[in-house]
Amino acid sequence: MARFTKDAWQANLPLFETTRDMPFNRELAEGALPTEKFRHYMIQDAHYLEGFARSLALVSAKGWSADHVVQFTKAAEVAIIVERELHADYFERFGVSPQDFASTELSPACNHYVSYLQATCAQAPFEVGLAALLPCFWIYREVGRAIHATATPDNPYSVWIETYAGDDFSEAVDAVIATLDEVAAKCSARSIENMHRAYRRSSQLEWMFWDSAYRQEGWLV
Ligand SMILES: Cc1ncc(C[n+]2csc(CCO)c2C)c(N)n1
Repeated sequence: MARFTKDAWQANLPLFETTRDMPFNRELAEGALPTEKFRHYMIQDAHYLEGFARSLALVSAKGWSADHVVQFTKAAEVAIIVERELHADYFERFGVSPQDFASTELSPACNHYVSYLQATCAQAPFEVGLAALLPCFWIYREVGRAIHATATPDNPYSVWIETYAGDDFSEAVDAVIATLDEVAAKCSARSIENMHRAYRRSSQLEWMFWDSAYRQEGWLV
């Protein structure tokens, strides 16, 4: 039954491994990531989470059942709650003022990712929107677990690391995987192809998001 997600994971395994082993994630685990890179990442992630929540809300309205509507409206709410916690706790800890956040625009990679998710969730069928959203959950959990397994004990980013290796997040990831497989079992071959394309694109954008933070990317012009 779990065909779609298994196939998608296998097809994108080398990309996942490359993402897991990026300097940003390695240095985060070692506690050696420069603070400015983490600040860049956090600000962009706060922007990202709002766009991600909007994408979940768009997908929820397309749900095939009332359970789907509940699952994705709740996930949208959780993404906003996480975004607010990020502001309250981590922004203070790492010296990001409300003005810093308000005056920092979305980076090219963040803008691309959020625009891609929102456009796909608004315009494509339910199953393709879901496939675009899955890497945000799944890759994050697996990268989080890998970082958690290798993290140094007195790591300055430990609270952050705990969130993504935590059980609550993992349950949400499993629930999205289960829904996607339930839906995929009823999809046409053409839809499955579009779902794979969406899953791949979001996986590439996950890589780009971390790469962008590591380079502290801004707009060239
Ligand atoms: C670029 C980027 N990709 C994925 C996530 C993972 N994620 C998305 S929403 C959420 C909170 C629970 O819904 C989490 C952990 C992220 N934070 N940033």
